[in-house]
Amino acid sequence: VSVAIALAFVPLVLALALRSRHWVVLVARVALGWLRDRLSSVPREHRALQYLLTHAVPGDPRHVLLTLDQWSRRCEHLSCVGPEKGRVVERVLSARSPQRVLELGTSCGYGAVLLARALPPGARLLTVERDPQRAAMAEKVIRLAGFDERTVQLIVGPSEEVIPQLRSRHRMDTTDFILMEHGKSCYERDLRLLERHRLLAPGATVMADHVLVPGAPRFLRYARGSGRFRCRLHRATLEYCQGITDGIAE
Ligand SMILES: C[S@@+](CC[C@H](N)C(=O)[O-])C[C@H]1O[C@@H](n2cnc3c(N)ncnc32)[C@H](O)[C@@H]1O
Repeated sequence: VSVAIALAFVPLVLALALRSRHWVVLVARVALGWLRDRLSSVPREHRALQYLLTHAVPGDPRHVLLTLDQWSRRCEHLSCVGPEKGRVVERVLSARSPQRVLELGTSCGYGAVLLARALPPGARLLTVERDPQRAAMAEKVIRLAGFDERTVQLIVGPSEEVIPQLRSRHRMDTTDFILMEHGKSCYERDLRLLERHRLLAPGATVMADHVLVPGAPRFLRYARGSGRFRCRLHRATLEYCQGITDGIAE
């Protein structure tokens, strides 16, 4: 009788495994990257950079992004805006044509290159990363893609310290386009901080990635409930993971 009961569960277990296979693959890829970080003396960002230096065409931002996509699909998972959500960001940014753009969370520089590529002439991007090792890699990626300091400036420090200094230390009086891609728990705090310091230009666009996976419910509640923002959620595949739907908020 117990064998019969156990066998009755087999289809259920198989169905569950099949349904969650994309998650299993994602968790395995992230765990593998984490393990490599622990076992190797070369951090993940540098492994990605080495791949870029041997495969990407310098001065060609499109090719730099394609090479990072390739590295992430073939080698290790990269948490970034990625190609599908990236197209949404590019579309919104091109429609707004902003002059002062802010990115929170640079990591390896994927988002910075993507934003810089879509900037109108004369526009400036400030990108903020708190981890000095990642920032050093991102700096190389951004310069490899062909953007100089006047177009893309990287600031090393936590967003909660950098935001209050944007006006006085970084010559950014207000910003018209923000991409949030740092700690999901920081989104709401940093949006409030930008408002408190009057750094949002009238009609500014704020985009926040990963609002569904891993999710930023407090941020969404605040943005939707404050009455000061018009909110839209763009659903798109999580970077490099067919079968998992994420969202980017506008
Ligand atoms: C998902 S990654 C960003 C991906 C990046 N935008 C891209 O497209 O390649 C998140 C990054 O945010 C950084 N970060 C997290 N909290 C931060 C904070 N409070 N201030 C600045 N950077 C932060 C992390 O160190 C990490 O590198």
